[in-house]
Amino acid sequence: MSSTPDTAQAFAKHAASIARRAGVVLLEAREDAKAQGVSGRALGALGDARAQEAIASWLADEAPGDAVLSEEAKDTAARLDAERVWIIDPLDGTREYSEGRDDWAVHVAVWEAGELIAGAVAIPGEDLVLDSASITPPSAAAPEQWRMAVSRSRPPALVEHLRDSLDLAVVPMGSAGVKVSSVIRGQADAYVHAGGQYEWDSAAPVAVARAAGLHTSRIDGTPLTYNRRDPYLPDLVVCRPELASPLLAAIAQAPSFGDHQ
Ligand SMILES: Nc1ncnc2c1ncn2[C@@H]1O[C@H](COP(=O)(O)O)[C@@H](OP(=O)(O)O)[C@H]1O
Ligand SMILES: [Mg+2]
Repeated sequence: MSSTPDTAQAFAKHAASIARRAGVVLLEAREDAKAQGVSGRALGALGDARAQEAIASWLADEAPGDAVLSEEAKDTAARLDAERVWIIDPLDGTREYSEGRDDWAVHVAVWEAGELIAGAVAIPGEDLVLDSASITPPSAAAPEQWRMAVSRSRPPALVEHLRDSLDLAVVPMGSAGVKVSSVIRGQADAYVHAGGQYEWDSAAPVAVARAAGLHTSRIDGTPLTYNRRDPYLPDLVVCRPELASPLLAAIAQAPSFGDHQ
């Protein structure tokens, strides 16, 4: 890694600032939309567009020369040769945002020379921003019955198998960033996803989770890597480190495990 701890810290703070500002834009957009009677998919599209526009203009001013990979912008090959890439999900949990819920997030990650070096996740509905420079591990020990955060709208086929084989409590919620944050915050002990996702869904949350000392990997235990030509990154596990071995072993026994590749 070419970046020093000091520069990684500075990028984490910059990522947090952008995520926080985008959260304000999104909360305002939702208020404007409410006043104008805009709801449902149109509200989600408005949020995606407003947050993307704001983040793109801030990055153009504040990080000129860096490449960007964003869910809401056209991808170009320029990022593949770039030294540094900002990996952005302007609104993760668009569905939940449009439903007036709080489980949605803004993801801002910084990738440099092969590695995620910094990341920030804003959860504006809770007035919360987590970043890789100031995060600490979950404080309390895991309860006897582990809690697994899963997608509330698209839970993977693995979930039933894991619930039964490990006697887990399943906690459905929206947004990959919110689910990873729930593990960091000690509200859940693991987050498992399979069946589809992209680099922007996990890059920033994974950067923060790693800084908090959590286990992060693909569901087959291999490393999550970023800024690949194809940003499709369909599955992941984020969990307390002591859960990683039993959880990965149980995932490998799931009838649907072979489907993930
Ligand atoms: N099977 C799938 N294929 C593609 N993307 C998926 C997916 N399941 C979840 N995602 C994406 O992962 C994010 C979190 O989803 P969920 O809340 O269901 O866990 C969402 O991002 P966006 O809201 O940015 O589109 C969602 O689109
Ligand atoms: Mg997303």
